[in-house]
Amino acid sequence: MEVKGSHEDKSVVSFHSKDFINLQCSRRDLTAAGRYQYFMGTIIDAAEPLVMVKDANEIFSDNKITCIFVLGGPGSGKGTQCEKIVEHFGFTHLSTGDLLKAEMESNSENGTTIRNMRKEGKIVPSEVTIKLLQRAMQESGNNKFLIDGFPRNEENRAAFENIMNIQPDFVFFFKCSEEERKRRILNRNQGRDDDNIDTILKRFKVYEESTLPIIEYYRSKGKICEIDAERPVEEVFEVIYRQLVERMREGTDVEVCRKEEKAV
Ligand SMILES: Nc1ncnc2c1ncn2[C@@H]1O[C@H](COP(=O)(O)OP(=O)(O)O)[C@@H](O)[C@H]1O
Ligand SMILES: Nc1ccn([C@@H]2O[C@H](COP(=O)(O)OP(=O)(O)O)[C@@H](O)[C@H]2O)c(=O)n1
Repeated sequence: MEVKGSHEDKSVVSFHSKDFINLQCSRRDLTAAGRYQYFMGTIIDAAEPLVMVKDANEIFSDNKITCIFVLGGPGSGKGTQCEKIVEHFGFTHLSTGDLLKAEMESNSENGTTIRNMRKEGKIVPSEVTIKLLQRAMQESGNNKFLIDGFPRNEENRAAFENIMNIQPDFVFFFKCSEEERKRRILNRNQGRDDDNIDTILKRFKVYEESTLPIIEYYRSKGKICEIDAERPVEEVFEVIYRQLVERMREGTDVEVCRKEEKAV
């Protein structure tokens, strides 16, 4: 299938399906028709099912570190969506909560500090968290990172920027009501030591007092990509997917494959 419009603002996309489809079109002409959407810096047929990128290298530059922070209240679905992003884009997902938990369980010298902080829902000092992040980033051999649950306060943010000298490309902010988040955490059933009502309420308070200002900081820098995380998992992911590809790739060729072929 080939669609052609005027060559103003031309984009090309190849769909990796049974047969390849090339679209060469004008963004204005096609989106005006209502059926087409601007997607991945290209025009796509909105009637087509959501397509999936095979590998992050097809979209994200290989030459620099790509760093996306994923923020949102406890229970907003950060871990759930990060897993899906990894599955489709090949990022390395680093959950700072998980890294700290593993460090606590390894009986390292910081174990007791982490255990006490987690119990109170408090934020572990940056030097501990950043060391874990640094190690995990080096060991990954990747240069595309989704950093989940970090930075959680001003100290985290400033320390990361100073020590790592990396700025996030942008920040996903998962917006979700406290009521829904509480319901999700109480149903999470992962045997987490901090998913009890006392600690949950403490975490919510720390989130409001310490993490929301960081979100506002990134908003003032134009780096926030706000996601309605109240919706069902697949709907949230669809929005994230579109945001990711749109933000990171503008007007270049991309090879993508259909969702159903991803399972092959
Ligand atoms: N969009 C959603 N709708 C309903 N439940 C969700 C949604 N996203 C995640 N969950 C569930 O809510 C719980 C918390 O999600 P999780 O990804 O662990 O959140 P976070 O990492 O932000 O604390 C998990 O049990 C997960 O399966
Ligand atoms: N950057 C971080 C992330 C987590 N943590 C600690 O780890 C706990 C669990 O964090 P998490 O990200 O796994 O879970 P949620 O609170 O997002 O559900 C937090 O309550 C903090 O005590 C931290 O101190 N610093």
